Amino acid sequence: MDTKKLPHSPKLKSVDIPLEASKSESNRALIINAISGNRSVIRNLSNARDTQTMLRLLSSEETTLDVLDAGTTMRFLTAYSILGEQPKILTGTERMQQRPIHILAKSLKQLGAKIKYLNEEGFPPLRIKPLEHQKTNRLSIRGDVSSQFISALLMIAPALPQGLSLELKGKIGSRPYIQMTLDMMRLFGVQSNWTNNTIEIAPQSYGEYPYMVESDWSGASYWYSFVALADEAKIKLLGLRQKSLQGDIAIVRIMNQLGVMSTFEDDGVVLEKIPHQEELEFDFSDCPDLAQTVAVVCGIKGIHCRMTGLESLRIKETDRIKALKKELKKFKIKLKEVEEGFWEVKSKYQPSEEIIAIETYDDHRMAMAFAPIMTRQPIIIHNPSVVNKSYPGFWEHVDKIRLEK
Ligand SMILES: O=C(O)C1=C[C@@H](OP(=O)(O)O)[C@@H](O)[C@H](O)C1
Ligand SMILES: C=C(OP(=O)(O)O)C(=O)O
Repeated sequence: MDTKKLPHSPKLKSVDIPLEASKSESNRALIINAISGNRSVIRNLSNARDTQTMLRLLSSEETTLDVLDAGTTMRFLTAYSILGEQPKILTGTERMQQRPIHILAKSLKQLGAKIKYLNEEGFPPLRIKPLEHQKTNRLSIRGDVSSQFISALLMIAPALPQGLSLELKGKIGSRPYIQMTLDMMRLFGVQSNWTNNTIEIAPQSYGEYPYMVESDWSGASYWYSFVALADEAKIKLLGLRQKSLQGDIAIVRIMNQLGVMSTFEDDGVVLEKIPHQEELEFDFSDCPDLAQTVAVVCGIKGIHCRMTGLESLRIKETDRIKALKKELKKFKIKLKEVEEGFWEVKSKYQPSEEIIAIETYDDHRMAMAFAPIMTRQPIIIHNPSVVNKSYPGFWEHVDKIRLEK
């Protein structure tokens, strides 16, 4: 089996990390640009497999498009396909075929699109026919399953003959990703109005604007973990800005409590060690992709951690709650639901020289969230190439900071 051995490395080299660009920004920029007829130049596009897949499929003449395991690519292309001229079949990995799409497909059908499930009702693969006649411009959609459904509808809205008025019902998860969508639409010349629970977008055109993708704050979070857990570390992350469109910039605030200070400079942010707090309570509804990073750091440092807003973790690349529980247990760390929706990380972790092997469950974030434990003891990561989904250069960067004991 393919594995990555990470020897115990308590002290890290002081280096600059040229982070990967954000796949969330990249995939939005690609869809928006495709709708505009590719008029804009997008700089610093991500090398993430999810983005490279989006790029390839947007210019594909094939009927069947395989998104592999990319959630945004699946959801954004599903909505985009109703604007096309040819019917498309969208499919993906076995796991993608278990990730829901019903709420988005139902909304597109209400608009007048013809969509057929080819396998299981509510899940990919699906066949989508171009929209012939828009039946309504008022939709109401649940906000608690995936914000990607909402972002997908918003990005196609200005190209719909009657525009769109989208009411968000109930709790809204991953809200900053919806805001990122609207902010990027504005940067490409499209106006929207979000009042209370309704987002209104009139028919209009995306213009020609240059766009520079920022480095990925979700990918940055693993370097915060390295600094939080190492005995000695000072790392500079390149290409991050203090004013970001990405909600995962929340890692700055979280890690300030877990022992990492951030100093912003013109070309990035410098991470340095500071004392940490003994407890953390955090709601991950706005930034679900940071949950694994934080659970591992708290467990290894013995910080008592109370987590909420983890509901969406079960329908991501894997059931992340189940995967976290299993792998944390190997380090004598417990992740437990103490009341409905309230999770606690409790730890009896003691560093040792025992080599522990970590399963990654086809989830890039399992590999990257657990890698920083190498600062406390030797570990082995199974299927390390899983990181290619969002951060293909991750292991090269890990090798760059490693200083043998
Ligand atoms: O819109 C996006 O770019 C994303 C939204 C989030 O998904 P959900 O809205 O499904 O929580 C996040 O977990 C994912 O990594 C990227
Ligand atoms: C959940 C993620 O991605 P997606 O939903 O786009 O597959 C992720 O990158 O953590």
